[in-house]
Amino acid sequence: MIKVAPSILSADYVNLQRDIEMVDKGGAELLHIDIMDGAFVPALSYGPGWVKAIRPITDMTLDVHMMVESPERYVEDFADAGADIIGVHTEATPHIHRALQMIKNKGVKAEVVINPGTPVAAITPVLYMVDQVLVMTVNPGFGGQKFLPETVKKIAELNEIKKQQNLDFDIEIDGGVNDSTVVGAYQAGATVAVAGSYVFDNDDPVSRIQALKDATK
Ligand SMILES: O=C(CO)[C@H](O)[C@H](O)COP(=O)(O)O
Ligand SMILES: [Fe+2]
Repeated sequence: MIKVAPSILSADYVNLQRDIEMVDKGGAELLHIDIMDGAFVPALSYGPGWVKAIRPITDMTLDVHMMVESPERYVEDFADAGADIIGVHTEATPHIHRALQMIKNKGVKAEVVINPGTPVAAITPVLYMVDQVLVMTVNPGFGGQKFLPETVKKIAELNEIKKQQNLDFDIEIDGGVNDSTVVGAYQAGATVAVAGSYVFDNDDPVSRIQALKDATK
């Protein structure tokens, strides 16, 4: 059964605490927080202050996805704010190893992220040091996009490397995830599913969390 990480990008910001408590009680293991800098991706979202505000209201794992140029400028701020996992894109820095080291040095779980156009080979040198790999299943920047099926073979490739090298990391998918797209990704080795619009653009977000779990029993 896959672990579910609702993305607050699609939550109701005016009633954010209500939405967070609802998905927490509804069985989600992680809460996905998308940080967008207006440079690596066009949109702007929020910063460490949001993570700090959310930290006391939930015990869910706070899964921070940094869509930020040169993320090493800010990883310590997100760690101090209470993030449990910090994800950095390999496309966003020439210093991915340093950025991951900085996260680990703060005692936070480190995640490397790859865009749909980036091969798994680009991150094999750092796989030994990560707790989670995020395979983007859409191009980053917006919620509500369509799942790109060609990304599934990268999940399988990553899962093969994980087994062969006896590594221990979660494989997360993000973008266009619903109860049908999650199935192939789960069979290929994904262990964590981010879902924004599928969960929150619905009258009953809890039933959507359950549907992702039922689809991957
Ligand atoms: O990183 C992201 C977009 O870049 C997101 O996590 C986004 O919220 C996913 O949304 P959806 O489930 O609606 O596709
Ligand atoms: Fe995300």
